[in-house]
Amino acid sequence: MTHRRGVPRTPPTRRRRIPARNQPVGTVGGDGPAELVVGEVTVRFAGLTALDAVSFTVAPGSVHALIGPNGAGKSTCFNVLSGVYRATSGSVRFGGAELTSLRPHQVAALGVARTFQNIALSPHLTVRDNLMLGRHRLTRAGFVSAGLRLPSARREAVRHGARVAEIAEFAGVGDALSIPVGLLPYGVQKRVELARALCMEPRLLLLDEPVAGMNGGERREMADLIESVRESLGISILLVEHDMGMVMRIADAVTVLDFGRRIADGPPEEVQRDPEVIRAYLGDFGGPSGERGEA
Ligand SMILES: Nc1ncnc2c1ncn2[C@@H]1O[C@H](COP(=O)(O)OP(=O)(O)OP(=O)(O)O)[C@@H](O)[C@H]1O
Repeated sequence: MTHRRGVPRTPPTRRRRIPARNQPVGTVGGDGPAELVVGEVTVRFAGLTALDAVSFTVAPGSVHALIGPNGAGKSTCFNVLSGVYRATSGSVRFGGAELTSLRPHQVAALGVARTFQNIALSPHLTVRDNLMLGRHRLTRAGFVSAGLRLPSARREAVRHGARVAEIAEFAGVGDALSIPVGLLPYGVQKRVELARALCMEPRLLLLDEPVAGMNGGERREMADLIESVRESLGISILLVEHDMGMVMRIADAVTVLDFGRRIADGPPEEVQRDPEVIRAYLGDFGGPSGERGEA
């Protein structure tokens, strides 16, 4: 198998396939992946400019990495995109909608799903129940009909359960559906978290440090899974990641922030040679060359 940029690649151990969407079970936010356009976004916190007129575009169906040294503004940017922070100025457009004035649940309703640096699953619930929570937004039956166990609510629950099993299989956690999440190894929990985001049937995934804290094998598995999400489902992915090996391997485009400013934007092979990027990283870990990462 040859990578699209010509780098030889090890074939994945298991080919992942999943139907892109299951229309009768419910979808969010319209059809297919859409462009995310971040325009001149500025965020100020009491005298500190965390983001300074930052612009970049995530192309539909691409993997786009947002990188930068500590304190560069990456999390602030994610928080603006997901509606947690309100931008001081600027715009964020996704598939024709302006996101900057929306609350997190409204952004999610447009098809933007997010994972967190620290796992945000319920450890005592099984994988299945955690994934079913991801489908909550798509559930049409109200509390009353579900509580009364009306046939329509039962049929809907069965359809959601089938889709959850399909997505769990795709994410490589199909064997763990009945296991409480807290009992699973860390790397598997991170894949469950990604599976839960997929259960929202998103058009855009925001992944916050998806391989942080993982060992080499777990990192490679997660990188394969992210590539499968793009290739099989065509979902756009924006990820913040410190593992430069992984970024250079899977990203189609990279935006680099430093002290809240965008200092580079483009294909990974160009960005990693950019003198300003190398300068920004020198104090951190000697440049985004990829040697440090393990993916
Ligand atoms: N809620 C807040 N209130 C005040 N300052 C904040 C807040 N959130 C972030 N900052 C500041 O904004 C700047 C950017 O922080 P941010 O967390 O976005 O950087 P980052 O690139 O995600 O860093 P890291 O890689 O360490 O997670 C930092 O100086 C940080 O201290």
